[in-house]
Amino acid sequence: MTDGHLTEDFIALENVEKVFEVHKRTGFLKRERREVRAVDSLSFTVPRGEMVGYIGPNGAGKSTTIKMLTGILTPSAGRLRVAGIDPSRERRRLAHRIGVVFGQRTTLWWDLPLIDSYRLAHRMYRIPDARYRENLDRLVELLELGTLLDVPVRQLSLGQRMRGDIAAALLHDPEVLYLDEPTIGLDVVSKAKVRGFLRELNTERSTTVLLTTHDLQDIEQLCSRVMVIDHGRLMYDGPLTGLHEAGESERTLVVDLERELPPVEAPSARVVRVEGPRQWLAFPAGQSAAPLVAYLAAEYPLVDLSVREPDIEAVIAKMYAEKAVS
Ligand SMILES: Nc1ncnc2c1ncn2[C@@H]1O[C@H](COP(=O)(O)OP(=O)(O)OP(=O)(O)O)[C@@H](O)[C@H]1O
Repeated sequence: MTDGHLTEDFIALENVEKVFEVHKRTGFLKRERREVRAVDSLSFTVPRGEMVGYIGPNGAGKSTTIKMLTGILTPSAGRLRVAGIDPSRERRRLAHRIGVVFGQRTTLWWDLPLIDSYRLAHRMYRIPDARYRENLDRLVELLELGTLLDVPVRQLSLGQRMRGDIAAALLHDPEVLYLDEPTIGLDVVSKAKVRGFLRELNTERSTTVLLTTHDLQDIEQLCSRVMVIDHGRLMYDGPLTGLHEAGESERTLVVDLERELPPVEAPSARVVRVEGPRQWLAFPAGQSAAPLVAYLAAEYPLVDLSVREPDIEAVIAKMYAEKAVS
């Protein structure tokens, strides 16, 4: 059975909608029925092997999309295919080809040693023994899990648990991985480990990755393409640089000076806040911080500095403001 052009791409959505019916109490015995359109005429395709960022403000419809892609939810309208499969009709068949990681929830068995969750996955997915051992060895090495396998999951740090969850999602060699906030709450070192691993997974095994995150650096470091969804609709689909341009987003350079000074002056940056010897300078997100840092270091008594990325909400808010003006 073919689905025309829908089978050409690994993930394909065509005018997908999801409407939830919610009941609100409006009086003692009165309830009002209301419809929430969580996903609205959503169409996009993702070719095999691409790593795509899927971002949007809270309540935009990201989780609903992922739930439809895994078959947990059935679309109210439209057509949706993953690897040529209709997820809600053939959820179990699809489960063998996809992996899912939810940053805020674990699929691991809380009270059992980490390895026990992997043994369960081995049986659940009916992974052939040799392949299971090979994949386990590789994932344990790449995700540095060797010393953690016998530790009960509840004793793992957040970063360790996340690496454990990612390994669990990949033991059966899925062709596509859905990641929902995989770096949330992680420290800088753990974030770097997770990102490094994902990059490798995508380049070496051509795993297709759909990444939901509030951390723009996840996108910047991993995805060549980003899709922005809001109110269930696709607002932007393209490279991250284009998103910055569309929203004219800015990064912030925080500088600590030796002493209190009037607002510093630097090309293509403006001071947006001063607090004692600390000053905040906004500069275009698409521009490298290096020349600005070099200029300030030459002209001012610098003690310390750091760069802050714009958050996704701010970028999207600016994008709307631009659209409203144009
Ligand atoms: N089971 C449900 N019943 C009713 N409404 C729902 C249900 N699931 C989601 N919604 C609503 O659908 C909309 C989209 O929710 P969704 O969880 O997909 O957003 P999200 O982009 O994942 O948000 P977040 O970043 O906060 O996780 C929201 O208005 C939400 O309240």
